[in-house]
Amino acid sequence: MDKPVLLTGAGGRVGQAILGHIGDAYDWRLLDREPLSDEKIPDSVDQTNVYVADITDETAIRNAIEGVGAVIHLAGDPRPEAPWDSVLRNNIDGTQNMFEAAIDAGVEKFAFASSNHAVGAYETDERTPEMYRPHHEFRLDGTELPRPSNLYGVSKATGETLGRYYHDHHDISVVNVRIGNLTQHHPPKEYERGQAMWLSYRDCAHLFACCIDADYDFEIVYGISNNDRKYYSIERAREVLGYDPQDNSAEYTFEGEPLDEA
Ligand SMILES: NC(=O)C1=CN([C@@H]2O[C@H](COP(=O)(O)OP(=O)(O)OC[C@H]3O[C@@H](n4cnc5c(N)ncnc54)[C@H](O)[C@@H]3O)[C@@H](O)[C@H]2O)C=CC1
Ligand SMILES: O=C1O[C@H](COP(=O)(O)O)[C@@H](O)[C@H](O)[C@H]1O
Repeated sequence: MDKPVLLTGAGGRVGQAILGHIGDAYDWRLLDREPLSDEKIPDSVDQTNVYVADITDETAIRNAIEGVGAVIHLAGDPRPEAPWDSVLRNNIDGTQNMFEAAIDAGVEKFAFASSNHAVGAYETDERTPEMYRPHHEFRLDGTELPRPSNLYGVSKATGETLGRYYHDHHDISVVNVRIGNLTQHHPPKEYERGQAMWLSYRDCAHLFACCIDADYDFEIVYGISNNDRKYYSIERAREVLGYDPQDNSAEYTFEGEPLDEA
């Protein structure tokens, strides 16, 4: 990508995982509604490329997105228990605003931070907890319809559908990354579901780099590490994006200790 890349929600967990690993690899513009402290900004990014703005503020977004080639859109309310008024504003209105601005600015690629909670209701009482365990065959692969866990999941499924609409009508490349459970240093502790959908920081950064560099039309992929326990397929991310994850929650104890040190 020879144009700048706009990262919304840059100060959050996913944004910092990305910048911590590939902060020097792209010409970033960083946007967050909270000011970013110096340690959250890579040395290669100067203050003129840091925007304190709300994604529902059309004017502010248009300034930030001018001349950008790709958007990684993370900003939003990440809480599974978030109330409707918050997900409606931050996740749905905010995402629609980002797409409109992206189309007007001629952005080529748009990566949207979707969630496991867009499909959480596939985890039925009949399937759980067995589906979280190694060797269990059940897989979601991105071709299934959304089955949200909660209103937050509804907002993520809606963001994916906005991407479908803007791709079909405006020809922007869109990839929806259904992120699992991002944690730093080790998988979620004593949490089978979380270990099955673990996404390490370095795999997260690599996956979003693939979203910037690969060629695609409209995609839905799962964002997890190469876990032995898994019920999300990462084959589509491998095939279309060239995703090659390095981490695996099976290399840690259930309590989160690395096996080679346990
Ligand atoms: N952390 C995880 O494991 C997962 C995260 N995701 C998604 O990834 C995205 C990022 O999540 P996290 O980094 O964990 O959340 P976070 O809360 O750590 O970061 C979100 C960032 O977005 C900013 N933000 C929120 N609303 C905004 C608005 N209206 N305008 C501008 N900035 C705004 C916040 O200030 C914050 O810095 C979210 O969309 C979340 O739904 C999806 C699945 C799993
Ligand atoms: O979408 C998200 O999912 C992860 C995992 O969900 P959980 O219900 O197993 O905790 C969550 O940690 C994250 O905050 C959320 O944005």
